[in-house]
Amino acid sequence: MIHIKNLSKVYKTKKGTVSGVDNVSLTINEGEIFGIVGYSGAGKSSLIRCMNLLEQPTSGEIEVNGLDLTKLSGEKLRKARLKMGMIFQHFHLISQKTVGENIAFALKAANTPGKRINERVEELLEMVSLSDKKDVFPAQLSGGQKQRVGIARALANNPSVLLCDEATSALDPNTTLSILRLLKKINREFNITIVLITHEMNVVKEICDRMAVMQDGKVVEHGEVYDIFSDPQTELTKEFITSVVSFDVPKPILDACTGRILKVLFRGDVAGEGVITDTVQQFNIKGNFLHGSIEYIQERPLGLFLMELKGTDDDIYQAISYMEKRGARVEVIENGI
Ligand SMILES: Nc1ncnc2c1ncn2[C@@H]1O[C@H](COP(=O)(O)OP(=O)(O)OP(=O)(O)O)[C@@H](O)[C@H]1O
Repeated sequence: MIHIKNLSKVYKTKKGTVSGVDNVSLTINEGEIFGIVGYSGAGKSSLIRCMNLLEQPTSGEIEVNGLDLTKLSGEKLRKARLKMGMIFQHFHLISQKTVGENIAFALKAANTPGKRINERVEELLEMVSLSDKKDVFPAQLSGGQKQRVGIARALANNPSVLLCDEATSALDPNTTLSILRLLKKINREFNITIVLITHEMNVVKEICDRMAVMQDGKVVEHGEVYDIFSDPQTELTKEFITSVVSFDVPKPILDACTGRILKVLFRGDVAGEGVITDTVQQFNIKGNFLHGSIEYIQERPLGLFLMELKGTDDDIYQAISYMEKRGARVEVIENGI
């Protein structure tokens, strides 16, 4: 469990002070995958780097497994940090060392007995499916393979927390997916809490249980990923979601619609299309599907439809009420009533 309480990070620069993190309080539960999203400059890196004291917070507390890291120093802080692995966008591997030596480096830093080091390196390489790459140098690896080495190194000392700083941002979509699947497997198999920062909502949708959205150093929204996708509260979050779940209907088609255009959203197991068909049958209206998709977020379906309804204001109002009673969330996005 990670408790962040009133955390702030202010940078001092020649031109004055810059706020990186502004009074953030968050709880990250044990064993969950927690995503932090935000645009460039929102404060994501500052926050994640404060979590293991790579950056010294200006004020506030970071409690990890019951210990306030900001109050630790010396050997106690070093030990606590060994229990927090970290991976980076640009991998940060030592280019003059082989893959095996890169991983062994982390084990030596934790005073692992020499005999155990070899054994553990083999175990870790197997875990990340790189057993055949032990003796090659990082330059001979693809980006995805380098990140796998980064993950093996971060897990070397059995951390309880893995911090991921834009871990997939330098990778292509397929490699990103394979790294995300590996992270999820590690999370589920070893119950390691994962905190990841990203500017890609797809990453969050793929593996996170809960998430926070940051802007100007502050957390503007946080909660279950499914809830945030199905009912975003801030304009910024809506913007992020649009990058993953969007109604891409060409404008000329929308312009040609003469009826009301509705955005209809179904959460969970509600069979959206069935409800819409029933509605069209029961009320004196005509319905025309413009777009429809079912997104799976944390294996739960989220049905999204864009449709045109034609009929009298009263009939359309009644149809909307009926759909809402059947569990839909309806928004009239043009010609609103
Ligand atoms: N070492 C530093 N010195 C001065 N200002 C900094 C430093 N690091 C970050 N900042 C400032 O803090 C704010 C938050 O930056 P941060 O890198 O944490 O954001 P971010 O969301 O991670 O962005 P990005 O995705 O571009 O890395 C920005 O205004 C940035 O300029």
